Amino acid sequence: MEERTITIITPTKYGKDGSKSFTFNKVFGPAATQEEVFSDMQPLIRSVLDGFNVCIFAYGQTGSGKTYTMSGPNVLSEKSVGVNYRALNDLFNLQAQRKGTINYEISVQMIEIYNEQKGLAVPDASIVPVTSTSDVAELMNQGQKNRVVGSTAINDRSSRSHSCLTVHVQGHDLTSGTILRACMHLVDLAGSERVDKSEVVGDRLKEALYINKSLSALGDVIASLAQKNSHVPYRNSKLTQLLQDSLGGQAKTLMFVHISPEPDVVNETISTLKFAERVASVELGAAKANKEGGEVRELKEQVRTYS
Ligand SMILES: Nc1ncnc2c1ncn2[C@@H]1O[C@H](COP(=O)(O)OP(=O)(O)OP(=O)(O)O)[C@@H](O)[C@H]1O
Repeated sequence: MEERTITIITPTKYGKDGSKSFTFNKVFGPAATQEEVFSDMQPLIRSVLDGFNVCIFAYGQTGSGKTYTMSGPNVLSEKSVGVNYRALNDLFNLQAQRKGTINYEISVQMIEIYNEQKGLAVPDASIVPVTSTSDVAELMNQGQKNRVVGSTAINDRSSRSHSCLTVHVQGHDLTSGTILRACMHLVDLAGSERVDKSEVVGDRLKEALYINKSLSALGDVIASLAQKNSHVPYRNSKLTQLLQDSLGGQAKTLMFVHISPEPDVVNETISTLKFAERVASVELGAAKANKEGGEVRELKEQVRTYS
């Protein structure tokens, strides 16, 4: 049977027997391999090529394994590479398989949000066309190096910023003339730990406030989608603005929630799982593919020409 429940044993107040259980779509143990984690989400990745917008997050406190899951500890080791690399590899394989029927163009963009400022992790190249995993590895390395440069100036910056790899796909169906466009955001969020404001000052406090603000904004967007509100507050943070097209009724969303086994951080772990439970309860409605038939496209082009 698939593991879907995780139980946290606490010495104090949560539940009568000092334990609290949370249920999700799937729970991975410490021994889960990168391959197992990826194979579970593979269908979601593939649906990008069918025109669905997709958003994948890694959420959790600093040091809980977000970067390990998304990028992997070593992009040069095939066994240990993370979701980002595997996802693109999969897209390239499908692109090759469908070559005779659909012509796909794939490009990527790396964005970092630090203190509510959005920057391009790869300078001078907002959206870069890619045709192979080695192109992607090179870009990721470049992006990673730029983040490291930042971390010498501001200690431990990587865990204080949201890092987003966006994959843009455009497909041209050679038989029907249909064009589809979709994007996938792969997001390594900033550490979610609540920082006690009395303990930090200066840059650290500023960072903590910005992170709290953007993660609460993310929670608020998800809550208002869940309540099917007519107004969804996407504009309350750079993060939700960036992800707007992939968070909502027409997109597919998956969140990885990372927790640490350390007893010292059990309160943080429970708050992480509570956030995750709130997110998991959201029914975002049926996703819709972004396809345009040849006729509609021609009409739109005419409108564009005349306007
Ligand atoms: N599943 C795992 N197997 C082996 N090592 C792991 C695993 N997950 C994380 N680690 C190791 O634990 C350490 C912290 O992980 P990682 O850097 O991914 O955390 P993080 O949540 O991204 O932290 P931050 O928010 O500070 O960036 C790293 O040394 C990483 O290699």
